[in-house]
Amino acid sequence: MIELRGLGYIVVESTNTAAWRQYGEQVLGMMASDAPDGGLALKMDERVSRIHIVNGEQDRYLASGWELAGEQAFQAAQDSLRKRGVPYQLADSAMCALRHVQQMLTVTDPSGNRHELYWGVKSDFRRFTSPIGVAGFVTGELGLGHVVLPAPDFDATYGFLKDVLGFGLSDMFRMRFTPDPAEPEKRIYFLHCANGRHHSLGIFDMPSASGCVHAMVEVQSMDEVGRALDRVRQHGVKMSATLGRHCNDRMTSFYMKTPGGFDMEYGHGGLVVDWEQHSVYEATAVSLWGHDFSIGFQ
Ligand SMILES: Cc1ccc(O)c(O)c1CC[C@@H]1C(=O)CC[C@]2(C)C(=O)CC[C@@H]12
Ligand SMILES: [Fe+2]
Repeated sequence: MIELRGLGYIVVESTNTAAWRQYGEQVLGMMASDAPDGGLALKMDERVSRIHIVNGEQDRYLASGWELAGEQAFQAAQDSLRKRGVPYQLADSAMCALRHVQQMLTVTDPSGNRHELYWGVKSDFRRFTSPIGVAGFVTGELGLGHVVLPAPDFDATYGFLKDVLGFGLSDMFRMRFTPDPAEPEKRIYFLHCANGRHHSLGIFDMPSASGCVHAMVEVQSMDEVGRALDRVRQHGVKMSATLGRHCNDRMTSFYMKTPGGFDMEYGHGGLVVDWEQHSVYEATAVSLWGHDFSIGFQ
């Protein structure tokens, strides 16, 4: 059995790291620094990098980095994958150095999303000092936030994430994009790791050219969300949804475009769930208020 502790990092491929540096610092409020491979590190907390930007031919999401407790858990994860006949690739020391971890392995889910499992992250414990004065992000044992990934092969992907990687189902959502009852419903399942964040991963049964629907980061106050909205306007960043509050994780957030071709959700006030007390439910609404996604199509 695999127990993932949380979303430790994400990896993004970029044709233009300068655009990511500008966006990361001036819009997100993170600390940017050069990575040894010529890429870019975006720092959100005491760790060296939570968002690894690597140089490449495309602008897209590359991988999600899932944290394991330690070396034993990493060994157990390998045993579990081997027993189930799930192919995985052990990262070499150069790759581990780039990810700032002791050991890492890669698996691909049935929809083609790449997941990296690792242990022993390196941290410089350098204080987070945002270049534009963002007080801080909510990370720690809750992980860096969440990602929603495309899962056109939905059932097989959910099965893989639940049975092989050990994610737990938090809740479910189904939607139609048009009022036409003949249109098949689209599902989003929200999945959690062994931490209190309501979801570290969501899967949406649609393909996505960028490899990711959105990533979410959480700031420590509502004013920081408001200030981010000010910066979005100031820098002319395109928004994908207005400010709103989600029913399921109670996050107050907005959505905007990134240079990676996927969206970023920027929020505050997410629930911390006690999974012993939680019962899975199906939500029939996205938000308590706000979150008008139609602005993303205008
Ligand atoms: C429904 C929901 C709950 C909690 C979240 O953190 C969250 O991101 C969502 C919305 C997910 C979803 C999306 O990301 C892509 C655009 C979607 C499909 C919509 O058009 C409505 C719900 C949106
Ligand atoms: Fe989200």
